[in-house]
Amino acid sequence: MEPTADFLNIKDVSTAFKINGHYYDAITHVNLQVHHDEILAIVGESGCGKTTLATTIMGLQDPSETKITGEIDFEGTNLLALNDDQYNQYRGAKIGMIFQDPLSALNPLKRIEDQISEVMTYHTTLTSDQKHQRVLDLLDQVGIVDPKRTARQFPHELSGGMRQRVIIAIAIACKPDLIIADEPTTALDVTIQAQILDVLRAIQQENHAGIILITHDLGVVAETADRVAVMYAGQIVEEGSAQQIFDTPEHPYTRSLLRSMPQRGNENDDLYVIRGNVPSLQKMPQSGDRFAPRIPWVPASAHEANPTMHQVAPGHLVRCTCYRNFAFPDQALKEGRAQ
Ligand SMILES: Nc1ncnc2c1ncn2[C@@H]1O[C@H](COP(=O)(O)OP(=O)(O)OP(=O)(O)O)[C@@H](O)[C@H]1O
Repeated sequence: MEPTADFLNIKDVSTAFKINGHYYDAITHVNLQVHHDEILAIVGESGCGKTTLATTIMGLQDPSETKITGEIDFEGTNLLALNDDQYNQYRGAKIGMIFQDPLSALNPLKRIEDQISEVMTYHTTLTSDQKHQRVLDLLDQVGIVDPKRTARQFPHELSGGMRQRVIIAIAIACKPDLIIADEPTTALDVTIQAQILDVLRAIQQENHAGIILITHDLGVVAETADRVAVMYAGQIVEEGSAQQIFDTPEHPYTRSLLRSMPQRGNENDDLYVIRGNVPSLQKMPQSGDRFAPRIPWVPASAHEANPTMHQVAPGHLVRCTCYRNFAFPDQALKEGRAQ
C-alpha cells in the first residue's frame, strides 16, 4: 500500500532545556511529516536531538525544566496543547513507544501477560478473556514461539531479543496509528536485530501504522526505512526518500555519515571519521550553518547566513545548497580521517 496523507505534522517545533537557569535549544524549528504506512527514520550522531524530538512528540518532557514551542498536529489535534490527562489518552493507545532498553522498560516483578494486559485495561473495554486471547495473539504476532509459556514468565527469564519483542507487543497492543521506536535494536546482536526490524516492518504493514524509527545506524535505515530525516545539532539538515538519501545524498553531513558506514566492497578500507563533535547545547551557534566548522573544504563566506531547507527534487529537501559548488573531496576525507 502506498503511503497516505500525513497524519502527524510537526510544525516549527523547538524544545529547550533549562541548564543553570537558562534555556538552550536541543531541537530548533523542526518541521516534519509522517504518513500512514511508512517507516520514517531519523538519523544522526549521538546528541543531535533525536530522542528529544521523540519525547517531545510523546509529551514526556518535564514542563518545569523545558520550554517547547510550535505545534504537533496528530490526526487533527495539537498534542502540545494537551494536559497530562488528555495526553494519557493518546500514549499507549494511539501512539506506542518502543525504547532502547527493554529491561528497564519492563517491570521485573510482573508476569509478561500482566504487563501487556495493563495497557489494554487502561485504554479498552475488553474482558479478561478477550485480553488473555489478545496477549497470546500479540506475542505470536511479534514472533514469540510459545506465547502461552512466555505470557506466564517474568522479564528476567527471557533473552534480550524476546524482551524487545514483548516491548513491541505492549506498544502495539491497542493498535496505535503511530509507533515511535527509539534505537529499538541497538542493544541486540546483529541476527536478532534483523529479526526485530522484520517484526516492525510486518506490524507497519498489518496495522497500517506510521513508524518513526530513531537510530544512529545507517545499516538499520537501509534495511527498513521508506523515508529518512537526517538531524544535526538539533536541526533537520536533509530529508528525502530512502533511495534519495542513499543514492543522491546532498548535505555534507549525510554524505559524511554514509562514508563512515561500512559498505559491501569497502570492508578493507579505512572508514571516514567525521572531524569534530556535535556542539553541546550551551555552545550551539545561534546563527550561520551549524555544520560549517566540520567541513573545512567549504569557505565560511560560501555558507548561507541562516540556511533554510531547499527542495532539490520532489520530496528531497536539504538545508543550504552551497555545498553543491564544492566537491566532497577525497582529500578532505583523508584529512578528516587523519584528525
Ligand atoms: N533533560 C535534559 N537536560 C539538559 N540537556 C539535555 C536533556 N536531554 C537531552 N539534553 C541534551 O540535548 C542534546 C540532544 O540530546 P538527545 O538525547 O535528544 O540526542 P540524541 O540524538 O537522541 O542522542 P543519543 O543517541 O545519544 O540519545 C544533547 O546535547 C543532550 O546532552
